[in-house]
Amino acid sequence: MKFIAKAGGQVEGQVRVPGDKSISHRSIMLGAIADGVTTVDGFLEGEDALCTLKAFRALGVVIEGPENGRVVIHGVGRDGLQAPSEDIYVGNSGTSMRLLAGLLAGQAFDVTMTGDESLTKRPMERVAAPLRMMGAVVETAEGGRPPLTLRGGQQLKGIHYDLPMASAQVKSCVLLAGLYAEGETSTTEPAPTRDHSERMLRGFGYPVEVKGATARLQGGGRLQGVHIDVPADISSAAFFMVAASITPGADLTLEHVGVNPTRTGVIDILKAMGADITLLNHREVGGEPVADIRVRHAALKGIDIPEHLVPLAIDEFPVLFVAASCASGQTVLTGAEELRVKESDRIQVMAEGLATLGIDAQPTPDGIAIQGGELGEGTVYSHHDHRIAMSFAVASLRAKGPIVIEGCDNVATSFPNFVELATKVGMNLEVAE
Ligand SMILES: O=C(O)C1=C[C@@H](OP(=O)(O)O)[C@@H](O)[C@H](O)C1
Ligand SMILES: C=C(OP(=O)(O)O)C(=O)O
Repeated sequence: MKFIAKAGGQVEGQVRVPGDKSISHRSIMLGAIADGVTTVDGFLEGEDALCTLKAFRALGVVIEGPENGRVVIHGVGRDGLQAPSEDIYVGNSGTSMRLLAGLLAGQAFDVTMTGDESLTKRPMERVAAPLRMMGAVVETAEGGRPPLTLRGGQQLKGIHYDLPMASAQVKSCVLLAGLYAEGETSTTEPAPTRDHSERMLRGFGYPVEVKGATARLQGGGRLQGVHIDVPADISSAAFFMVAASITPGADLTLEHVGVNPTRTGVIDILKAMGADITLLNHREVGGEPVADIRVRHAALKGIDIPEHLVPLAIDEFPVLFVAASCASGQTVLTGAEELRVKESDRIQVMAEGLATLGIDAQPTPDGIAIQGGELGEGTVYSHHDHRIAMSFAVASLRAKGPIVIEGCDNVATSFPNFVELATKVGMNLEVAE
């Protein structure tokens, strides 16, 4: 599937983007192993979160929905998961494979997880290593890649794990394994990463102590089913924040967006570039802060992105590179080598696409230097990475001519109604085979 994005367009009105992907995954995982029923509203009906949902059905959990964002999970309790009858396929979703690895490492049965072509190239040793330290038996394919097999019947032991990289997936994997381990499990992260697992565990009545960079829990406890309201995903909202920032005359409000401080790096970076962003109606919904975000066009300037913001905006860099292309002067990103192991190598793929459009974008091992300029026209390839596809669609707002974006099928993994909402606010997007 490709997008044909015509040059120009408007960005105005009020929209609510779909539910947060990270929170949607976790709501299914914790709801499944809780006692009693968990109801979820605002669930992301995107392919990644649906892979997690299907995985738990395969593990014997009765899950109703999703229907208009509502999911009802009939929790089976901490020891109620059953052996799946076949391998569990988690598609394009790194979060599913890495968090499930933790949750399944201490079960009584064997399980193998597989993924699509992109996921099969991504590193899994980062979760296999700490799980083995806990006593799990984990097998991966050559180079620590998927498929990933967990051998059941191991008694896990709690560990302390110093994360070698700032990764919420690795942190969450270890903590979820810790639920099934003897004694205490703790993680220390080199920089703050999203803390949805810690917050949601507490929401399910499971004590998690967080002191500075260290999160700690005791194994053997139980979770109690709850109601979860999933806010709109700031990572999806980010496409529209950049769209409004770079489009003359734009004035857009994004409703009910999750603004957990471990996710708002994109707002800080855009504001440092001169963006006009206002957070309105701050409130707390189910243990997560939420706000409406109003964005108006502003002249952006290039900046050196502070490294401490990198994990707090990790999924937003492709579209931030588009903002940098429309800014005056140079934007430099460093400390972001993790971008090379996402659904695509997001540094290389964005650098190539921006170069096709006439932008001076120089990749470095851990980042990129982008000189603001005039976006031209052309055909770019998203490498089947949802965030790359949507980023180039946003770039068309300031391009001289049409941008054809190839390989857009995976947009539905995180943002199934992107084209519909983009069209609603005034962008000119067509879908073609
Ligand atoms: O924990 C999560 O839900 C996620 C963590 C991040 O991955 P890393 O932990 O690999 O940085 C992020 O890129 C991903 O989209 C979702
Ligand atoms: C990196 C991402 O997701 P995952 O790791 O779950 O595939 C993403 O959505 O940008």
